[in-house]
Amino acid sequence: MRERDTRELADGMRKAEVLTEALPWIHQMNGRTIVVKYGGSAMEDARLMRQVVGDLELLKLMGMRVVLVHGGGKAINALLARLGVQTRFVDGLRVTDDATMEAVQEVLVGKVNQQLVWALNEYGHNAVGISGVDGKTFKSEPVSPRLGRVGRIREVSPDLILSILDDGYIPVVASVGCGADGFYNVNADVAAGKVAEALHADKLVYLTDVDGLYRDARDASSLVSQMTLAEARELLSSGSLDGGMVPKLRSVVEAMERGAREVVILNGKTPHSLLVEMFTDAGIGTLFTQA
Ligand SMILES: Nc1ncnc2c1ncn2[C@@H]1O[C@H](COP(=O)(O)OP(=O)(O)O)[C@@H](O)[C@H]1O
Ligand SMILES: CC(=O)N[C@@H](CCC(=O)OP(=O)(O)O)C(=O)O
Repeated sequence: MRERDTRELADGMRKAEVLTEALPWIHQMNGRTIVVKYGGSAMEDARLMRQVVGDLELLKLMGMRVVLVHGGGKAINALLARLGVQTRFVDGLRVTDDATMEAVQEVLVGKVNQQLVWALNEYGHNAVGISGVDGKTFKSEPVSPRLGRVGRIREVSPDLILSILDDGYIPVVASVGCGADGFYNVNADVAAGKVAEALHADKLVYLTDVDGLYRDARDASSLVSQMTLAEARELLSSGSLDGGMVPKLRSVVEAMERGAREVVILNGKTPHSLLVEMFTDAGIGTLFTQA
């Protein structure tokens, strides 16, 4: 016997309304490719991480081809501190000697990647974890001798990611690359931009721990809701940015220069920011546009 009560019925009606309202957006999403870069800064809280993963799962179930590229800078810092290894950054990039490279691999490939895959699988969807080493996805080379094993991606081979997508899985990609002489530490923002370019993604989203790009990093009221490529270039060359926003904005600019249509920086700590971005015209965070 199916027991009915008015509260449950009202709840059902509300869900039906929400789903019906979302229909136009769901239509647009079907078959589109979204690359989401999930930064270590927004991954600290396990409950929030599950929410982000749940949002990705929903987008997937709505027909999107979802690719997750992740960082884990904070977790790398924590391991290096435990090991007593000093670490320093130049323009937001971690100077990487051999010992640091080992720690980067241990954290990104061995830990964070598997945590994300596990969390996605808990939601019922099958995710496949890879790094840029698998299938030679990120063919890399050194950025500069003074940065050690920091790599730039010479070429993305998208075949492995594409075949994972075609098989109905969510690829979860750790930002480690490989070259003729071994492994490279690739900044995850840079990796996400390159993956989006190689896949001709419809949308590239950076989930971080701030609401978007601030004109003044110390002033939360200076959040920029929309910025053109020309303005982003100008801000980048002004030298007024610091920390992790430098590689982030640099990869936004590069992705836009190579034809990316929609690039957004969102707060991964704001509950369901990804869904709010996808299901509203005004969006949330900072949207970068060609003009
Ligand atoms: N103009 C700016 N707007 C927003 N964030 C900025 C800006 N300049 C520097 N930042 C810093 O960039 C950080 C985000 O980059 P990062 O720590 O590398 O995050 P993620 O792990 O998500 O890549 C913010 O927490 C903030 O401290
Ligand atoms: C070269 C370089 O800086 N690599 C990064 C890779 C991880 C990363 O990018 O993590 P987030 O996205 O959390 O910052 C690092 O070593 O921290």
